[in-house]
Amino acid sequence: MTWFMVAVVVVVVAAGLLRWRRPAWYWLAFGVVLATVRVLVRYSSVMEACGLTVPPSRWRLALARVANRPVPESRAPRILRLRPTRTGLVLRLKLRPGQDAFDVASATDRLRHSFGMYGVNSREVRSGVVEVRMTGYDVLKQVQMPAKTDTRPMRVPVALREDGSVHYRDYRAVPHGLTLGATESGKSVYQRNLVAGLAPMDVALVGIDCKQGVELFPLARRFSALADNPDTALELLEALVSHMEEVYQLIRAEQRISVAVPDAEIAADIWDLPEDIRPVPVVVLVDEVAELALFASKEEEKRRDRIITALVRLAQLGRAAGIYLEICGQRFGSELGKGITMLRAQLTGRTAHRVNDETSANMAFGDISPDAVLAAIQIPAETRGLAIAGDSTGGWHRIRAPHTSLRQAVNTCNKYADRTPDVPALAPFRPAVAALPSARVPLSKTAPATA
Ligand SMILES: Nc1ncnc2c1ncn2[C@@H]1O[C@H](COP(=O)(O)OP(=O)(O)OP(=O)(O)O)[C@@H](O)[C@H]1O
Repeated sequence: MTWFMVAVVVVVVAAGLLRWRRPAWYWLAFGVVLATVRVLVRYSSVMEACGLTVPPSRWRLALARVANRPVPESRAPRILRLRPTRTGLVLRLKLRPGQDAFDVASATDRLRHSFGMYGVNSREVRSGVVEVRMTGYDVLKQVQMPAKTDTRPMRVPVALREDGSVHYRDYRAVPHGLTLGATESGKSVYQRNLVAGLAPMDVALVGIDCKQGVELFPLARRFSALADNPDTALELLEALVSHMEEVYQLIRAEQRISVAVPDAEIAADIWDLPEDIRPVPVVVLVDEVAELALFASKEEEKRRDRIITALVRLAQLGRAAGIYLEICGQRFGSELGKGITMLRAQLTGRTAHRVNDETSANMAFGDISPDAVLAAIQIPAETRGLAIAGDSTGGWHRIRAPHTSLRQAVNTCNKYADRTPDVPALAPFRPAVAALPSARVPLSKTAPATA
């Protein structure tokens, strides 16, 4: 294997020497091959130096003694698979008896220095098998999403992780999400990527933008309902609750449970319903949620309580009815009043951009992972868009969404405007937009200024 790789390098170098002016992908491929060879050549010695070897077993020692051979060497984890990627390398290792995934995880920084890589991350694949991802450069400095991603219904490739893999927002696995971050930290760009990713899918988008609609209203053509103030937001949320109840009635009617129905055929959520009657899933995007929870008078307090109650009901019961919440804000804690922590507990997918204090980071990760809190505080102010994404299992990743301008997101929404479904319950909130010009809108800055 090693000699084959050396031969490949020799051929690549020779080709490079004959003609230095090569496209960028050539030098990228060259770097990856070089890194692969470096890792393979140094593998055993680095693993030993990093304390990732185990001494020879008793029977190997006995065998060597009987055969009068030298004492066998300590053994490193066996390489099951080596896969060069666009950003570096992925190794799959079979651990030796006595080793565990934590041994590898705690040695990642030593491995990074020893192999001369930019970053090394590890994760357990299954019992006894660990995947080690190595990146040759800072992939989050200038985010470039791979051309091919594993897109499935309700699963959006929204950002890149620091280990070079794609970060997906999978609504069916993690129905509701909370995105926090200080001002100018990159929340809107992240949300724009989500909308652009959802636009080509069969999904109804509902937006509540309390920044007077500046973020979501330009994307109106792909939205089935929009609200730009707390009063409309309340009506819209209550309409969504009624829609949810109707969907539950539909699921109930379709269950038709009798003793003869096998378990698998009993519908428990919209995805179990036949496609022809399945209601369209709804993603509700709320920008600057604190605006919905603040009040200055008795009247506003009543409105606030009704809004939070509707949000809590949607978060508790929405998943089976195909209603998913995506809540965005600068802070989201108990200081916003009653019901907020109850709502937060239902928002499993957590993403924190740069925050200014530990309390804000705690609002995202305090109840999930203390390490993630620390990582969120350490995000540098100059790297906008960098975020920590965690889930309820305690796992977290450093991610960054590609920089999508509002113009690009508007063009994507206009392109898929015909996919905007009509949800009867939300019809009164459908934004009124002028008809799209028949000519195709070019994906460039020269597109007309009207969204
Ligand atoms: N992923 C990214 N890559 C590069 N630049 C980014 C990224 N995300 C955000 N930025 C830059 O940071 C600036 C602020 O981003 P954004 O408007 O998303 O912040 P925000 O958190 O929504 O701020 P506010 O709460 O004040 O609206 C943007 O103008 C953009 O240039």
